[in-house]
Amino acid sequence: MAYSNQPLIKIEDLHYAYPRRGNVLNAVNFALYEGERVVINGDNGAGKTTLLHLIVGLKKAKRGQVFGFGQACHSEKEFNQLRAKAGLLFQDPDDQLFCPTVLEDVMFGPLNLGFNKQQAIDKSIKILKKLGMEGFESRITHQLSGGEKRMVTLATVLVMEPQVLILDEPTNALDEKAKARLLNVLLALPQAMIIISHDKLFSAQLATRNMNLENGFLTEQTNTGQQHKEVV
Ligand SMILES: Nc1ncnc2c1ncn2[C@@H]1O[C@H](COP(=O)(O)OP(=O)(O)OP(=O)(O)O)[C@@H](O)[C@H]1O
Repeated sequence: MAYSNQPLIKIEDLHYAYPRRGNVLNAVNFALYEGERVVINGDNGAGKTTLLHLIVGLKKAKRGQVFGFGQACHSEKEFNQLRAKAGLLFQDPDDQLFCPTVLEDVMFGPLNLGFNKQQAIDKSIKILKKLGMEGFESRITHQLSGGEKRMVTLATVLVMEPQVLILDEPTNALDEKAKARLLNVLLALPQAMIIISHDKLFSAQLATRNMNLENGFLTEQTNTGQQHKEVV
């Protein structure tokens, strides 16, 4: 299948500063295309999480522009439309999981979209099964292990059928086995992705493109040689 030349997500000349911290991002430009898995690395405090939050409109840029699926995003309504198609996995799963049980957490999004209870249950069970989390439906969310919570947060995002996945340090607190499982799950997904990761091996296996954020500038690194995935 041919890839579209239209970027799914585009950022132009993005600047951001925190009070007392000063400039975190300086004239950041970036575009994500279908089939890409772009890994962004950079030192602690470089501004990677800030960049992801700007992309989905959780923070507003002081200067510059975010485009989601061809649409310039200014208003909350426009960022809502972007977020409906671009799912963000937070760095800390506890920021994302707030219902008593796993099934309720995964159902929350579809119910919010207007699916009825049975439809939301069916969609949620299907996605949990896909992630190897069958049987976890009635487990208490806050009692899960770090790796299990990570998979549930991924389920809460994937159940919304996003076109783009935005993952903030998804391997945090995962052991090697859980990391390998997550890697296999991500490699099998058709979505374009932006991934922040400090994990060199994980990044090398996942990335179709590597970028580095340093001193507020986002620069391209040498290509990993990974092939773009076929989008079906
Ligand atoms: N609300 C805030 N107020 C002031 N400074 C902030 C705020 N949030 C973040 N910062 C600072 O902005 C900088 C960028 O933070 P950010 O979390 O985006 O970095 P990061 O690259 O994701 O770091 P890490 O790899 O450690 O997660 C850091 O110096 C941080 O201390």
